[in-house]
Amino acid sequence: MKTIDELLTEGVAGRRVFVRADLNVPLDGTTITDDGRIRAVLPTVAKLAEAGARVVVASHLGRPKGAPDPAFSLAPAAARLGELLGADVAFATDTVGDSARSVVAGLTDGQVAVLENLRFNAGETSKDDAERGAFADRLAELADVYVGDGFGAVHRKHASVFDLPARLPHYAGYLIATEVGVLKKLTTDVERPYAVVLGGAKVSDKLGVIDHLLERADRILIGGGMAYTFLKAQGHEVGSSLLQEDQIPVVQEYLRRAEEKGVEFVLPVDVVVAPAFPDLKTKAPAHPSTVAADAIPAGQMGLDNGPETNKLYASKLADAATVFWNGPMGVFEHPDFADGTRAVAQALLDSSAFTVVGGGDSAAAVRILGFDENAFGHISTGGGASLEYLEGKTLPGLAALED
Ligand SMILES: Nc1ncnc2c1ncn2[C@@H]1O[C@H](COP(=O)(O)OP(=O)(O)O)[C@@H](O)[C@H]1O
Ligand SMILES: O=C(OP(=O)(O)O)[C@H](O)COP(=O)(O)O
Repeated sequence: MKTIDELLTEGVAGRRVFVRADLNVPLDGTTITDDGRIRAVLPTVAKLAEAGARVVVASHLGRPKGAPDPAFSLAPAAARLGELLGADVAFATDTVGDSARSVVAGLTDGQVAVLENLRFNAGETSKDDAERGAFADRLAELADVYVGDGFGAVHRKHASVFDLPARLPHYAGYLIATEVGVLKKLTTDVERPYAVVLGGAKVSDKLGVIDHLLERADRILIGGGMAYTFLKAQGHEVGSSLLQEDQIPVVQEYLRRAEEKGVEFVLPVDVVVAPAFPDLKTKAPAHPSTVAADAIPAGQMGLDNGPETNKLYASKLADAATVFWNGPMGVFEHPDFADGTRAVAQALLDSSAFTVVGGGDSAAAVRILGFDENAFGHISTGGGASLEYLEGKTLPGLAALED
């Protein structure tokens, strides 16, 4: 894999450099609630700009449906990038249309532009190679060189991640190099006990990693939206909690194999429930109550780990030597459901383990809840990406950067 340093040695002055970043930041309306992913790509963007490149930054944000949707505009991220760089950043109101072409054509050496959300175009995420390729062809017209630095999206076989680098000379940015460097350590000699904490909401995306973890980890702690499919698999009712019904047999098989292999599965013993998903905008009181994990009433939704679970998880992390954590333990964005996530973060800080926290929301949660990000071993910008890396899968966005 060629790195950005090689590109800088070759010289970038006057060249249009496409930087595929992951600027998928959490938003409250148009306010960015955590800018970690923007700060993470700054070294790459700043270095290219300093060297006189015409930098074209592109990213997805959220999961719009292949058409423009103002709720998912990258305009706030572009503005924040400008503030952090201390420079004017141009913004194209489309991705490959008239605005993008004229903004890129108007760039001077050392200037930075951000394109509108890549996922406003159906070609970006299409499963059809030709449709993705056609979109990549249009992106390729905007640049001379490609730098991959959107680590959080390297597990996606998307046009800007996988097809575009095949069309341009391609290099890995600083963020990807750092992320891969740290995660590689977890795939070789991990210090034991090795505990993995899994939560969050992208349950179907992330369950598969357990198959691999059963061969690697000593303890697997399950929380957040992931816990309810496990509780249901054990025969408990979960009310209206997040549930991946079709995965129940798979989860039952995981639990069986864990027992056979002596891998400890730790599930919530109590959970915080409420009648409905909370309003994250108004943060209005959500009427939470704590119930035993095997007695979730009908019509109630599990939204956080309970206090007994928090104590149990802290005890299971206290003597770990290595911990990987992906996925918040609850809907931490609402104060009624943040304690489980806070408790796991605190437990990691209290242990002497080497700790890796991965995922857009997990990393944001740690910072939003007031923890010092530098106190953790590594905060990865990618949740799904880091899990798939740990699984040993070929990640399309890394494979595409190979020579
Ligand atoms: N019990 C739950 N029910 C629904 N959503 C949950 C639950 N617990 C956590 N979440 C949500 O999970 C989201 C993060 O999930 P995910 O995207 O998988 O994590 P990451 O971005 O760290 O990889 C958060 O927005 C949080 O509100
Ligand atoms: O937020 C992301 O992943 P993560 O939640 O697994 O950290 C990435 O930006 C990828 O987004 P996607 O899962 O919509 O492809």
